[in-house]
Amino acid sequence: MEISVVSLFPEMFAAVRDYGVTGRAVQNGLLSIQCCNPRDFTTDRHQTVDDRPYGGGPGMVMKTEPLQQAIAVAKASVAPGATVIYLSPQGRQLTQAGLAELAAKPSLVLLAGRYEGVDERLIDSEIDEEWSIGDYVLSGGELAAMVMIDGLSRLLPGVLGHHLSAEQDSFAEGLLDCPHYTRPEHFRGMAVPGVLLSGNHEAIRRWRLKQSLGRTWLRRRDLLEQVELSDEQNKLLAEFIRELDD
Ligand SMILES: NC[C@H]1CCC[C@@H](CNc2ccc(C(N)=O)cn2)C1
Repeated sequence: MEISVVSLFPEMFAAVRDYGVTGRAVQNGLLSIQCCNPRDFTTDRHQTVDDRPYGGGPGMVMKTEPLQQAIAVAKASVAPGATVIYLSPQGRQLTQAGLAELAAKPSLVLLAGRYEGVDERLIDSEIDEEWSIGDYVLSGGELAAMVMIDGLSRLLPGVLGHHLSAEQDSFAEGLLDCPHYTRPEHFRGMAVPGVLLSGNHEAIRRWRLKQSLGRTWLRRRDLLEQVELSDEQNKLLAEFIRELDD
């Protein structure tokens, strides 16, 4: 997947380009992240990247000329037909399903806004999709863009080894993740659930699924209402709920 980001702070993207799962995806050529800085397209001595809002009021708006040139270069630096995305609280709420849609695209241009935002006419003429990572306002779109990059990278073929995909499975099934344990076997007076030491992989699979179902039922009933449960899942959830009263 090719991603080109338009941002006034391109150095921030080292956080996804140079570390962890996403950093390895870049090294393995499964993901490319390029940055385009509107400041590089200014022509005045002060390299002005913001401009005053028509209608007055507090704050500034991103200056249109440098921004539109940066978007043009960003589009030209990835495979043609890139989807141009703007991150803002006004966008479509990002979910795991939304990430799956985005991961299927050949290339993306992500516009990370600053100040009070971008001229609406630039949004109307350049932006294909507006996305939000949640109902809150950040100082810029960069962190939202990195959340999107991280989440969709995990869905690219070859990025996650089999050992990490387990977590993927639970949320991909619309459930919360099960509890995890590692050494020592006894920690602060608490033991590891016996089934996990049994070596019985089928019993372990069922226990983990039961825990995911139970947790989702307890903490995110709204998610559970969106999931079509199998007979096995319904049985395990009923068992979990019965055992709550024990
Ligand atoms: N009107 C404020 C707005 C103007 C345009 C630039 C954004 C940058 N900040 C963001 C971006 C995205 C999100 C999110 N939830 O995805 C939150 N915050 C702020």
